[in-house]
Amino acid sequence: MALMTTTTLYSPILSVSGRNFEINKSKIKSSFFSFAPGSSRSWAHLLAADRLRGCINRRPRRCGVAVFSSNEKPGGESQDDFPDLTEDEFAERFKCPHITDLFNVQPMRSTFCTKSSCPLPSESSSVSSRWEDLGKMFVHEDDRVLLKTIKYANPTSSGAECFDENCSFIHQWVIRAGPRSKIYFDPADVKAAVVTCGGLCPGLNDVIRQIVLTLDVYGVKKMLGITYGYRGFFEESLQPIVLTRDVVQNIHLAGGSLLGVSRGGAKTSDIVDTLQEKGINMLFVLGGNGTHAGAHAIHEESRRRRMKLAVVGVPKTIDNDILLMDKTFGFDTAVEEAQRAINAAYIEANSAYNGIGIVKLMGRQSGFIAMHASLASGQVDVCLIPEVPFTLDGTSGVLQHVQHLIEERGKAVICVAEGAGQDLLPASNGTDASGNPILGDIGTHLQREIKRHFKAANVPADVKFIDPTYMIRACRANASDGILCAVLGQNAVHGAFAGFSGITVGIANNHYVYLPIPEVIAHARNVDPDSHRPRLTTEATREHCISLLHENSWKFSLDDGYAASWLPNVPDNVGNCASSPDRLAPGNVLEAFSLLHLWNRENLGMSVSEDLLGLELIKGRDSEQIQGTGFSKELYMQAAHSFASTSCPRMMMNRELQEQDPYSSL
Ligand SMILES: Nc1ncnc2c1ncn2[C@@H]1O[C@H](COP(=O)(O)OP(=O)(O)O)[C@@H](O)[C@H]1O
Ligand SMILES: O=P(O)(O)OC[C@H]1O[C@](O)(COP(=O)(O)O)[C@@H](O)[C@@H]1O
Ligand SMILES: [Mg+2]
Repeated sequence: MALMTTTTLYSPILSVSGRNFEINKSKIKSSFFSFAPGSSRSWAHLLAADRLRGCINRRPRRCGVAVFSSNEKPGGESQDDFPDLTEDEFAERFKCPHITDLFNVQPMRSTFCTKSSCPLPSESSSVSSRWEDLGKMFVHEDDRVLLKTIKYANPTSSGAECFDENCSFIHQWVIRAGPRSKIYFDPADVKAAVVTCGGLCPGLNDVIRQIVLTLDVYGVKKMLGITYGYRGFFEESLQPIVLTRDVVQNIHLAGGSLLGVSRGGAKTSDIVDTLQEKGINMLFVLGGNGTHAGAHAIHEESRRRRMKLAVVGVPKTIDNDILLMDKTFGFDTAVEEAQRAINAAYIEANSAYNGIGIVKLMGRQSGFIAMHASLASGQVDVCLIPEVPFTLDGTSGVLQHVQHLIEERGKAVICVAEGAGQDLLPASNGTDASGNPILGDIGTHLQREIKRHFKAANVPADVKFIDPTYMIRACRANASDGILCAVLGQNAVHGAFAGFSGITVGIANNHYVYLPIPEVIAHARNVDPDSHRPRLTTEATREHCISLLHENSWKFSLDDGYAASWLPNVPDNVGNCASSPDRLAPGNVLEAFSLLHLWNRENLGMSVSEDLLGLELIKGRDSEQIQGTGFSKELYMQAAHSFASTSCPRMMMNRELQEQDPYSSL
C-alpha cells in the first residue's frame, strides 16, 4: 500500500467509449459536433447548428456540414440538401432586432457617464463639451467581434469546424457590446424590470446589482425586481421589489437571487399583459435556455402588439450549455466548488482499503462541469459525461476498469455528470415544471452497480458516494465570475439603451457581444469529446495508460479509414507510457501499440503476451489493410484493452519498483 500511495499512475480520463453517431462520408466536410443518443436533437436542430456556425465572407460562399445521430439519420438527403447559406445570410442571422425596425425613433445623446455623480448632458455648451470629452468611452455601432478565430488547416485538426475540404476561413462577425454615444430611450421615460428564472446560479445577484447600478448611471429612476421568475408577472400573491442603488449595494456578497427564482408557469401573453399594464419598457431577463426561449417569445409578442419594449437576456447557467459564448457566468464558480467534493472523494478513497469515491455533479445535457472539475482536480480517474456513451459491464465497461484501478492502485475516483449514462437507467419520462426531463440518478446507480460487481468478483471495495449538487450552485460567485457578471450586467443595459431587443449578451473570444436570442438556444451546447479539452485532460497529466474502449470506436475508425479521429486518448496514453511519445505518428494507434510493445520488450525484458500476438499481424499496416486480414475486431479489442490496461500500468509499476523498493532498506 505504501508504494501505491506514492505513485500516480493514473489520471483523469473522460469515459472514452466511442460515439453512437455515424458520419455520412459522402456528405461530410468535417466532424465538429457530437451528442448523446436519445437527446432531443433533430435533423432540423443540426441544420440550425450548421447555420449557427455561419459563413460570412467578402464574396458569397456556400456552406454545408452534416453530422447526424445514428438514431436520427435523415433519409434520402442528397448533397443538394445541405443548407445553402451565403455570407450575407449569415450576416443577416447575427443582426440583432432593433427598435427602429418597428418605430421611427430618433436617437438622443447618451446619458451614460463613467461617474454616477456627473451631470446629465444638456444642450448647454459646457456640459456638451464635457460630453464630447468622454471621447473613446463609446463603442461604435458598426464595431464587430469575430466569433471564430481559428483557421483550421485540415478537417482532421482537433475540434475542426470546416465548411469545405480546404477549411477555408469564414469570417463570422457579431455585434460588439458596449455603450453607444446615441441611445433610443430617454432615461426619464424608462421603467425597467429585472427577472431571474430557472435554477440558481452563482452570480445572479452580481448581475442584478450591475443592471441596477448601470441604469442608475444612465439616470433611470424607475426599476422593479420581478419576484420568483416569470411567475412574478402574473401570480397575484407575488409583488415586485423596488430596486435602487441602496437596495442592491451589497447583494453580491451572498449567493442565490435577491428576487427569487422559479421554473415553469411562463405564459407569454400574461407576461406581456403585465408589462403593458405596468408600462415597463426595458426588461432584463436572467436565465438559461428555457428562460431565453421565454424572453424571445415576450419580444415577439410585444412586437406583435407594437410595444416599444427592449427585452435583453443575460445567460445564466452553471451547466455552461449556451451556444456561441466562451462561458456562462457561474460556471467557473461551480467548477471551483466541485473541487471540494472531488477532494473529499479522493481523500475517502485514498484512506480506505480499496476505496472508491464517486462524485455526482450537475449537467443535465452537458458535461462541462464534470469535465472541467475533473481536469482541474488531478484526482479523478474516470469522468463520465452525457456526451460520451459508456457501458458498465463487459471488458470495455466502467466496472472492469474500476476493478483494474483497485487491483493496481488500491483506489479509484469517479466523477459523473447527472445526465451521463441515462440510457442505462429506466426512463422516468417525467418532466419538471419547465418541461426539462427528470433524470434517473446515475450516481446511486453507479454506486449500487460497483458494489454488486465487486461483491460478485469477491474483491473488497469501500464505496463512498458524494452528491454536492446544490452546494456548487448556491454559493456566491468567485472573483472571476464576479467580473464576468459585472460586465455582462452593464452591457445588458447598454444594449437596451442602444435600442436592441430580443438579444442576449455574452462573451466571445474574450470580447463582449450581442447576439440574437434564437442563435444561442437552438440546442444545448455540448462538450465535443474530440476537441482539445479531452485531449488536454490527457496531455495535462501525461500519465494515462488506459482508455475504455468501445465497439463503436472500432467501427468508426475502420469505416472512416483512419484512426486519427477515434479515441484520441489511446495513442497519447500509450505514447505517454512509452519512452518516446514524439516518435508516434499522431493518432496512429497501431504504430503506438507496436512501439510501446517494442519498448516494453527492450527496456523491461517483458515477453509478448498471448493477447498481444495478434498485434504482430497488424504491425505496420493501416486500418484498411487490417480489414482485409480478417483479424477480428473482437480480438483486436481484447488485445488492445488488455494491453492498455495491464501492460502499461504494470510497466510503470515495475519501473517504480526497481527505483524504490521499500523492503530493500529494511
Ligand atoms: N420554450 C419556452 N418558451 C417559453 N418559456 C419557456 C420555455 N422553456 C422554458 N420556459 C420558461 O422559462 C423559465 C425557466 O426555464 P428553465 O428551463 O426552468 O430554466 P433555464 O432558463 O435555466 O433553462 C420557466 O419559467 C419556464 O416556464
Ligand atoms: O433541481 P433544479 O432546480 O431543477 O435544478 C437542477 C438543474 O439545474 C441545472 O444545474 C441547471 O439548469 P438550468 O440552467 O436549467 O437552471 C441542471 O444541470 C440541473 O439538472
Ligand atoms: Mg435550462
